[in-house]
Amino acid sequence: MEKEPILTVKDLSVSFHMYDTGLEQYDLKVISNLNLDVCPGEIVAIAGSSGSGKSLLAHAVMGLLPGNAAMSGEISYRGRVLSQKDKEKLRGKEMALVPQSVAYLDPLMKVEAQVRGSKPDRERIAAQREIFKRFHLDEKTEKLYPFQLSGGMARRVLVSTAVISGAELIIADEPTPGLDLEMALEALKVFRELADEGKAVVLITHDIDLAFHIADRIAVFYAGTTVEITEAEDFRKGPEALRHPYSKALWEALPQNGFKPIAGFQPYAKYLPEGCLFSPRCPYKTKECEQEIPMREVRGGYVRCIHAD
Ligand SMILES: Nc1ncnc2c1ncn2[C@@H]1O[C@H](COP(=O)(O)OP(=O)(O)OP(=O)(O)O)[C@@H](O)[C@H]1O
Ligand code: NI
Repeated sequence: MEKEPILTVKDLSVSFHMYDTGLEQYDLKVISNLNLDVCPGEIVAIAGSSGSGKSLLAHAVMGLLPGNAAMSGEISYRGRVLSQKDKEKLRGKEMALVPQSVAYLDPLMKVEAQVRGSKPDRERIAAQREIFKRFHLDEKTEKLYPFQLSGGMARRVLVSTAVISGAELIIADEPTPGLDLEMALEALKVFRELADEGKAVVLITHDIDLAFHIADRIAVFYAGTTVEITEAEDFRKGPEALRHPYSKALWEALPQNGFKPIAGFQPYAKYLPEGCLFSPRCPYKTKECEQEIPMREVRGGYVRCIHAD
């Protein structure tokens, strides 16, 4: 039997209403036609360079987009389309975010109150102490305020908060920067265990190497959309198993594969090319690439490229 996804994102677009110099206004489309689902028991890693829309997707799911953002498309939790109110209700309970910035910690609240939430029971306190031990945070940490934490400690506190929330869907937005290797690996181990317990984990990272060692599937983002969604296995195998020229280029750019950089830049949202967003950098570009390119199935994965086979 097919598992029902915990999270389903359908045709998501996000744009910002912007003011130019003078009175000119325009809409900046930063996420376009994005589809993604995450099932119980799996880690889906989202990989893509800076500005590709990874954090905005997380914020759209959690109902945390800023006021000048407009969203279209559907975000469903266990098959039910969520309204902004639903997201606020589920956030921190059914679905939890490990935010990208440690600035999300409330500066006026002691660590214990942030991590445990209001009115914690004994079980939750025990779970918090257990996870702190795993993250080498000693007992005194509970009584500290965020400004008394180092960057790495604050990061471990944020990961702990999501872990003990009991949420069924966890989105971790770059959870490892500032952690030493041992703690980074511990954090990833914790996410793996959550998935193995039947939760759905989205792991956002620009580190493709890290992504394919821990994840079950990988969604590659480029300029605000998915260009490939594939089993992590394909990234371990290499470029022949991958489908999109950008995924192949990411693989080639890994240090262990010779660090071959790819020429050009990801386009800025205000100046997106027609059709395929990768086409200005693509060696296979043809006239047909100027049309809108849908995701399609190729060799068991999904790719947004008409030339992939
Ligand atoms: N409040 C905002 N107003 C206007 N544009 C925004 C706003 N927030 C984000 N953007 C733009 O949306 C795009 C996607 O941003 P996002 O933060 O999702 O990228 P990201 O993939 O998470 O990058 P990083 O790896 O650097 O965290 C970027 O081009 C960014 O400049
Ligand atoms: Ni981000």
